[in-house]
Amino acid sequence: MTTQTQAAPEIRKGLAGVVVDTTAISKVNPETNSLLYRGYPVQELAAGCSFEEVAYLLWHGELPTEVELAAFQRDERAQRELAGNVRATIDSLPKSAHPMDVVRTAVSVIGANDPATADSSRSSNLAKSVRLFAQLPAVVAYDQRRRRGQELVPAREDLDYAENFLWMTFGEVPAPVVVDAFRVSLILYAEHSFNASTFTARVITSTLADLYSAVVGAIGALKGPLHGGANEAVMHVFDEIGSADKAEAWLEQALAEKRKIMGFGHRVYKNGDSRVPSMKAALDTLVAHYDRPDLAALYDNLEHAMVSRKNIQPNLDYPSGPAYHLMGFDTEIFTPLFVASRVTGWTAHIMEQLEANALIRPLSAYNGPDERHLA
Ligand SMILES: CC(=O)SCCNC(=O)CCNC(=O)[C@H](O)C(C)(C)COP(=O)(O)OP(=O)(O)OC[C@H]1O[C@@H](n2cnc3c(N)ncnc32)[C@H](O)[C@@H]1OP(=O)(O)O
Ligand SMILES: O=C([O-])CC(=O)C(=O)O
Repeated sequence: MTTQTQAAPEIRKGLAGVVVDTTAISKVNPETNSLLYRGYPVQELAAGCSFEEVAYLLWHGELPTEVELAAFQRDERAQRELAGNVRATIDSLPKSAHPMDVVRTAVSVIGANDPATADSSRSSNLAKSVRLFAQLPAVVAYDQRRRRGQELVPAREDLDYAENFLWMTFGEVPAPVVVDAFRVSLILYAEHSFNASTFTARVITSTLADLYSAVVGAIGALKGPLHGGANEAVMHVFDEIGSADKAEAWLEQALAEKRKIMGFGHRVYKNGDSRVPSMKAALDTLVAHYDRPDLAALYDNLEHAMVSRKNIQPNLDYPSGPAYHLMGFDTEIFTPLFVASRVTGWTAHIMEQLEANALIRPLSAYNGPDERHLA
């Protein structure tokens, strides 16, 4: 009798380094520290495109012609207002609820309102993607306003996406330098291959559940501080530190307590996040505009201390957090801003998943008790 020994299965915790599928939407290359959306370097898109053009590129694979862009903008601008029951649902939620819970709930209601929810054809999913893209600014802006005891500001069809988002949040269109920094952040946040929230959306889609369900799940995955929640967490860190001269001592103490430093490190990039230089440049323009060298000094000191102490570089959330703070957003609204941007990438991936679907269902290695029986 021969004994068969089976090799223990290789377990890759967190799916680190595992390639699970192909995608034509974006390419993250840590060796060259580059990020391409449909082949275009993200820095070029951030320098020269509107957020609407980038959304169109992610969904369609090509930048829009003038005629295509005009049609898309008409469609998007006509859908910016919230349905009565979406607004009423937001009103019914306590202000103690995190804004990410509000966005997640609002997307559920938008989905429940849609008679075509179950239609997963590409044309229907594209229409749903544009609807979510158009309405998320209203959800996020209204949530910040109601928390401040302010009235809803109606959308303006004469403004582009970034201008209108700021208009609905603050009741005014800020200086062009602020609008531009906001536009850049939206473009940089839009897409990043198989990150945790996008993968969540693809897992949900792989069961043939509808697009709204996949987006709701993705919002849940983005909320965590190891992923999108880090932009909010960075601002809490800045508040905790207080001033630039305290950054180094604060870091020593935090590392001694084995804390993860929010806004630093990345699963894929180990030598720096490709998007940080563009976002840092946008932050610098805001620092100059609002005359806040104190904030810039705190930023620089913490980064310098973290790099010299651990050689761990900042990720996109590090410059985005203080940038959103300077723009006037409340700290807990930062991750919903990420949702409004990333919904473009999520929905592009949902459509791509459906084009060549396979149920996503990995295996596990059981390490519980051996078989046993009652009594
Ligand atoms: C837009 C985005 O979602 S970008 C990511 C946003 N998230 C954050 O900023 C949260 C803080 N960062 C982190 O927690 C991590 O860097 C992650 C989750 C992003 C990536 O984690 P992983 O790829 O799993 O890296 P991993 O945890 O293996 O880190 C390797 C080592 O660096 C350390 N490390 C990594 N990031 C950090 C950090 N931010 N603070 C302190 N130590 C860190 C780990 O503790 C680990 O040390 P060890 O080998 O002594 O145990
Ligand atoms: O790619 C990741 O793991 C996280 C990230 O930077 C993103 O989603 O933008």
